[in-house]
Amino acid sequence: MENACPLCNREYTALNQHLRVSHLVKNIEERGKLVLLVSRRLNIRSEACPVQSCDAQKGTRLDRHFKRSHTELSDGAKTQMLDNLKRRLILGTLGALRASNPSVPMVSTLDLDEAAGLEEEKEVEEEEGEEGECQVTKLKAEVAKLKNQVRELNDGFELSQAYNRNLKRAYAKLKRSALKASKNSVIFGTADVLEYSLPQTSAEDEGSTDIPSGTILCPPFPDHILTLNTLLEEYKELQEGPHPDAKLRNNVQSKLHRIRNFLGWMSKGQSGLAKLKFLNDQKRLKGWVGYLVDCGMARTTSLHYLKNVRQFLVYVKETPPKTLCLGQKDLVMSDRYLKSVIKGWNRHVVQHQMSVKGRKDAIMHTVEELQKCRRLALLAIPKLLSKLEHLHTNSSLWKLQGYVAAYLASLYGHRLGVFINMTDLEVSEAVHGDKDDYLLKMTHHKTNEAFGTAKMLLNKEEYGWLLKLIALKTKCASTTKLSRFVFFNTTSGRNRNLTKYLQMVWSEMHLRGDVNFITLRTAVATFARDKHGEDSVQRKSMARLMCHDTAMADKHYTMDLSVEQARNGRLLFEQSQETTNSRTRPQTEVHDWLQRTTGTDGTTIRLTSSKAAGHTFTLSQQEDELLECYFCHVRAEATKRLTSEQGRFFVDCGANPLTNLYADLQRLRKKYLPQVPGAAVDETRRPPLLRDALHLHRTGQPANTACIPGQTVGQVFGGLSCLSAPPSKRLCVGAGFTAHRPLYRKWRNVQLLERTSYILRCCAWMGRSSRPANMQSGPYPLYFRAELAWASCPGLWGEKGKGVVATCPMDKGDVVCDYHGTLISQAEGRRREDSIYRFFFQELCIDASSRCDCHPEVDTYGRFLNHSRKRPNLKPKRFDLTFPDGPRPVLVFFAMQNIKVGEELLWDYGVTRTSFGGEGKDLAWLDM
Ligand SMILES: C[S@@+](CC[C@H](N)C(=O)[O-])C[C@H]1O[C@@H](n2cnc3c(N)ncnc32)[C@H](O)[C@@H]1O
Repeated sequence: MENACPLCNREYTALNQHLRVSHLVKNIEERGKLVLLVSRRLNIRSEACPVQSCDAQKGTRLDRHFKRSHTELSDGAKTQMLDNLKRRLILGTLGALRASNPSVPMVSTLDLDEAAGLEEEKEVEEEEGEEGECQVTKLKAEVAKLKNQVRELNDGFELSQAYNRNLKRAYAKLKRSALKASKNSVIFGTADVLEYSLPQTSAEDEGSTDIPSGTILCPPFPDHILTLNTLLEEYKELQEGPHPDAKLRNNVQSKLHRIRNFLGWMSKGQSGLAKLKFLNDQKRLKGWVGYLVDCGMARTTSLHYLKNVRQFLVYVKETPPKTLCLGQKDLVMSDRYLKSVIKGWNRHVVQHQMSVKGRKDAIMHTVEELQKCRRLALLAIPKLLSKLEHLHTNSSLWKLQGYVAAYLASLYGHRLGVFINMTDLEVSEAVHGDKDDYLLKMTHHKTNEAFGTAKMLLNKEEYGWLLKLIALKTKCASTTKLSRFVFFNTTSGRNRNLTKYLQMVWSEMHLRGDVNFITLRTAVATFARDKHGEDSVQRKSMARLMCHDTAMADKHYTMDLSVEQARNGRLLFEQSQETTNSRTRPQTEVHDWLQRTTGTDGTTIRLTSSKAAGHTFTLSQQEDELLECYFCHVRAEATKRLTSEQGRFFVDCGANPLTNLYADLQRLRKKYLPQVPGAAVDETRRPPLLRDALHLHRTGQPANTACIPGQTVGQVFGGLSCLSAPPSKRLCVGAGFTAHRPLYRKWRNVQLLERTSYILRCCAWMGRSSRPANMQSGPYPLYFRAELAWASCPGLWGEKGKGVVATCPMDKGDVVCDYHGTLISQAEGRRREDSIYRFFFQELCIDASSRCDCHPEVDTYGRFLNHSRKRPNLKPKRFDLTFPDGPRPVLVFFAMQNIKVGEELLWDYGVTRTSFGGEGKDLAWLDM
């Protein structure tokens, strides 16, 4: 046996490792010499000739001498003699090593045995002379027999060692779960744990259910089979590739562990293991699968076992070892069986994952919690920083780090690694933006291979925290060497306990639930997906910042939906079954436009009208500019002359809503915007009117040819619908409409609407040009006279709540609207419940707490006007008007100055903080 171990005589490829692990040969020199004993790679050129009668001198080239001089010897005899010489020399060095009394004790005794053998031989030779030769042969046979026995005993010993190892592992695992159970106050007798013994693994009771949950105890892997060892070694190399990192090595290690378990199970009690025939034992294979179920292992884990084993079998099939005695067909059978089991188990795993997600969702942080976390951290961090500047305590330092990490993680959802590996250098190398913000790029984190650096954009204050934190290091360090990490500990390293400090401040803020960086990350990623949609550009750009693999997250979790997602889904179903009746199409409202959010990747509009609530769509920067231009110039002009509008964003010149926004938007995109995102726009492709509108929008100056005021949306954008003159067939087709007739019908409808609108306009009050006195002549009760939109977006005005913005330009002196409500006496007003919507004037009061009886379907604007003492642009004035049911006082708001589209309308409530004996002394906004 070429590679046979000199101690146990078994074959091994990794002999060195075998000597260390199985024979516990710890002395490196000893191991080296034992390996040499097998390889025989020893230089003997300068040794004396081993042939007894030869008188060749030491120092001559022994190899040449042997070849040339000893022609009386056969080649075999020569090799044998040289081998013996090498062996003797190596054993001699082993003896010398022993004599040097090495600090790591030696295990082998080959040199001693050899010496004893020689001694005996000598004695025998001396005592028995020539007759003794036959006796020596007998003894040799005896020695060989004994060696065989030793080998068998060794086998047994190794098997029980492997059993022992498995037992130890199982015992430790049980002990851990017992400890966990006792922590959870579940009564769990230790006897139950300790009395557990190895399961019987005979063929009959494979699949025994006595095994404790989650424990896998397979018969040991047949360590002594060279083929199996080599096979696994090669498989390992293949899996690890040329440059494995620690994580990959670990993964491969786990895979091999599972495969070894499997091979142990399959090979137990079988013979001819090197031929791998046991892999074809279908009964055993089924027993093993059953065993995975019965040992109570988690489905996901057992799926790993199945997949790893299947992959290994494929490997064996494709690159069979020389000794393999199995046909391809046999391996295909096993593979098919495993494939079908995996398929079935996948179903369980998906269900399991969904239930895990359900549980996670139930305890997931809410948006409000994340907001509260940042609000409170914002207050706590400056306090802690100034405290630490004066007096250093570790507890304040940890708290500070906890708050900073909580603040940043609740915003960006970065992993723990991003924070604890963030270095001073990375902070100092942050890119300074022109808005006084800083872009930080962190290199060392878990997914840097796939995503590159993890990024955070911080404002000046947040960036200042990090700088101050770094500056604190000199005060806090207990060693002279300073840590290079921003979240440092006191011994020049990184703060590995950051999660603990995050949890500490979390509970200090009285926030709900268990927190760690992953729970925050999950929450942030989920909100991003829910708010912007699964495939949205916004979500993708957020994921890039936080280095989040959305594909992986979706792969696991898209199967389950939140109520919100299901609602959106339902909407799609409903929409897909709608008729083409334009009334049922989603509408874009003016306040949707006002509340659009703009990010680096474009503008998102979220529709709020009941038909389309929650529906979002994204515009490019160019589209945003076009529509803003439309909003400020085209729409504003078109609606200025009208008495009311429905808050629709897209209207024609008669303020009649255009309802086919989606289709029109698509056509616009196709026709006037570059197909390749980011490419330059060919201005010449745009219709002249649109060019003029854009010119006006960009420069504030009308183009020479500009005739924007009074143009319809259709005319400006070229070939859209609802023109006030029937479009030509060429224009229709050019704009992407295939049929001419429907548009013509549409045009006729518009004419009808125009007529109605004209009649109403003539009878009613004409907003801008009217005088308040004209109001009384109109057949319609007064409610609002300017084109306004209110927005309920808290982000728009912060604490103010709702407010009103101008959606058409107004001139100084224009009537804007009235304060519409129920007129009551001042005394009655005071008696009524407290409400912020009461307007007291002289002896009267208008109560606008709820919608009025005359217009129950609309929110009139007067009551939503906010206060400004320093920069009001409206002023209320009382008029006594005569209505059909008699005279009545009315409060009318006038524009105090020219007002642009998009400006908030404000009036001075006439109250300061000191009014009414200082009742409003805490309301800072009263003086603003
Ligand atoms: C007539 S309401 C105005 C509409 C109100 N913002 C809403 O959402 O219903 C008056 C109330 O609005 C709030 N408010 C008005 N002007 C404000 C301002 N400049 N800053 C903060 N809050 C304001 C105050 O709470 C006030 O009592």
